[in-house]
Amino acid sequence: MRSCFASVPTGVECDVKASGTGCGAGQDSLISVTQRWAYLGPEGTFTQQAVLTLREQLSAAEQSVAGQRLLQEDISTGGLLPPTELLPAAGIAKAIAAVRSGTVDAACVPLENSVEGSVPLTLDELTHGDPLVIVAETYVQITFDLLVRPGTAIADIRSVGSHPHGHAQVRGFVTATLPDAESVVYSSTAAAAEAVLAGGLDAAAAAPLAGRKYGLESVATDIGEVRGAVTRFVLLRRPSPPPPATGNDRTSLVVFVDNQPGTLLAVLAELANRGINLTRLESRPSRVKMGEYYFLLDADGHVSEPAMAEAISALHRRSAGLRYLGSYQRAVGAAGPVPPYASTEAFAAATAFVASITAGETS
Ligand SMILES: O=C(O)C(=O)C[C@]1(C(=O)O)C=C[C@@H](O)C=C1
Repeated sequence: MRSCFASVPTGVECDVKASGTGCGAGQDSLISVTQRWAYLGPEGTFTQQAVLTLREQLSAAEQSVAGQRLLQEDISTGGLLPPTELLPAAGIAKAIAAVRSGTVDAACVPLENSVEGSVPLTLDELTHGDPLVIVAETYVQITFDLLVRPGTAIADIRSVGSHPHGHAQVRGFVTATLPDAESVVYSSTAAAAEAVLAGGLDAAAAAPLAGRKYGLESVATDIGEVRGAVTRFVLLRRPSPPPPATGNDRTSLVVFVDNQPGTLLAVLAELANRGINLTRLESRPSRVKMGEYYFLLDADGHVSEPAMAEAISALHRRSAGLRYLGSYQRAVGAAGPVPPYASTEAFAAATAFVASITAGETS
C-alpha cells in the first residue's frame, strides 16, 4: 500500500526573478522573516490579480494568528509583521518548482476555469513530484480585451496571442472577427501582451490590467464567449499543518485506484457514508499505463473534523495510493449542512459509546 505517490524529479528550471531578502525553506515564522510568493507572471496576469487578493486575505488572517502568538509569548515587534514579496515566474511549472526548492515560500497558480475546465499542468504538478499542499483559494472574474500597440487597427491584426485557456475563451470572437489571424500560444495572457509591446505579435487576448501595464490599447473589450467566467486559483506551500478549520472548508485529495470493478465506487462510498459532499472529481492519466487514472477530488470539510479524518484514513486503507492536498477555507459558496450522523458531536458520542462497551458498561 502506498501512502503517497513516488517522488519524481521535476526537472524544472527555477527562474523566479528574485529580489530583496530570501528566506529559503523557513515558512514557520510569522514574526521575523519576509515571505516570498511566486505567481504565474509576468505582471498583468489574472494570476497576479489572484495573488494580490490572497495576500490581502491571508495577511489579515496571519495578523490575527501572529497577534495571538505575540500576546502569548509577550514579544514586542512594534506591531510590524513581515511583508510578502510577490515574484512573477515564467510559467506554472517554474512557480511550483520555486516553492518545491525553497526559493520561495508559496506559489499561486490557476487550477480551473468555469468555461475551459481544469488547468492540466497544475493538476499534474500536484499529482507528481514532491508533495505540496493547498493553503488557500480565490476566484477571479475573467474579462478579456483585445490589446494592440497604440495606432494598430483591427484590420492590421495578423496574429493573436494568449494562454491556451485564453484562446479557448475568445475563440468565437477571433473566428468571427479575425478569421485569418494566426493564434499563438504563450505561457500566460500577460506574456502575450508583453510580446505585443516588444513587436513580435500583433494582438493579445488578455486582462485590461495587462493593457495598462504594457501601454497597449483595447481595440475590442469583453471579448470572452461567456460573461461571468471565473478562474479558481490556489496558493501552494510545502507540506505544513493546514490552516485552522473555519466551518466552511474544502479538502483536496488525489486517489489512485486499481483498475478493478467497484474500486472508484468504494472510494466515493467512504465519503458518502460519512455525509461528506464531493464538489469536484476528475481524472488524469497515470502516465504509466493506458487506461489507468489518478482521481483528483475536492470535498467539503477539514481534516481536523472527525468525518473527514476518518474518511481519509479509510481511503488510505482502500485505495492503491493517496495524496493529501490540503484543507483550506472555501472562497465561494457555503458547504451544505452536515447530516446529523456526520457531526463532530455524533462522532464524539459514538467514540464514547464504544469506550463504554469496551469498559464493560451497559449501553
Ligand atoms: O494567463 C493568465 O493571465 C493566467 O493567469 C492563466 C489563466 C489560466 O491558466 O487559465 C487564468 C485565467 C484565464 O482563464 C486565462 C489564463
